[in-house]
Amino acid sequence: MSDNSRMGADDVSALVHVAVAVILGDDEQVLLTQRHADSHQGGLWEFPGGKLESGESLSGALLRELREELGIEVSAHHALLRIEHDYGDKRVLLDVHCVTEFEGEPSPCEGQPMRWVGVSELGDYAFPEANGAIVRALVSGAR
Ligand SMILES: Nc1nc2c([nH]c(=O)n2[C@H]2C[C@H](O)[C@@H](COP(=O)(O)OP(=O)(O)OP(=O)(O)O)O2)c(=O)[nH]1
Ligand SMILES: [Mg+2]
Repeated sequence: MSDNSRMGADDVSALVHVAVAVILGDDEQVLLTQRHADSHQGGLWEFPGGKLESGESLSGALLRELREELGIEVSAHHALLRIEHDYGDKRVLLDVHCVTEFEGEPSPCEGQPMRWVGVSELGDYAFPEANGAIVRALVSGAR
């Protein structure tokens, strides 16, 4: 019993490293997907991506997550920004990269709602709190 509560405390303090992709499309559009209702920050819109697996590089995780979630093969990406955020129940480190080249047509492989959205329309979408910095960077022209 006490072991379980200790494990719980450790989980809260661990920093979860996440590869996040701003996929740049035509006409200043970026690709958004909606988080599953039952997940952490459920129902909110996000940039595709996910947690690094043990021993995996950031780039490895980025390519794997976009292959799994969208069925695309990323061939060029670069760092945009890095955000550390504490949600209270979870601390995350978002390593945000812009994806500039990929093969294939993105499709929602996990049944998640997906849409291309103009950078100037990002304000119309509800994102997890940590994403505020990403949206501000994009709106101010960072790519
Ligand atoms: N992918 C993504 N995650 C985000 C964004 N903003 C944000 O706070 N997060 C947080 C939510 C989650 O706590 C964490 C991502 O974890 P996740 O559980 O969705 O990762 P995953 O895709 O590997 O999912 P799973 O296989 O474990 O189901 O990062 C974002 O824009 N994109
Ligand atoms: Mg994910």
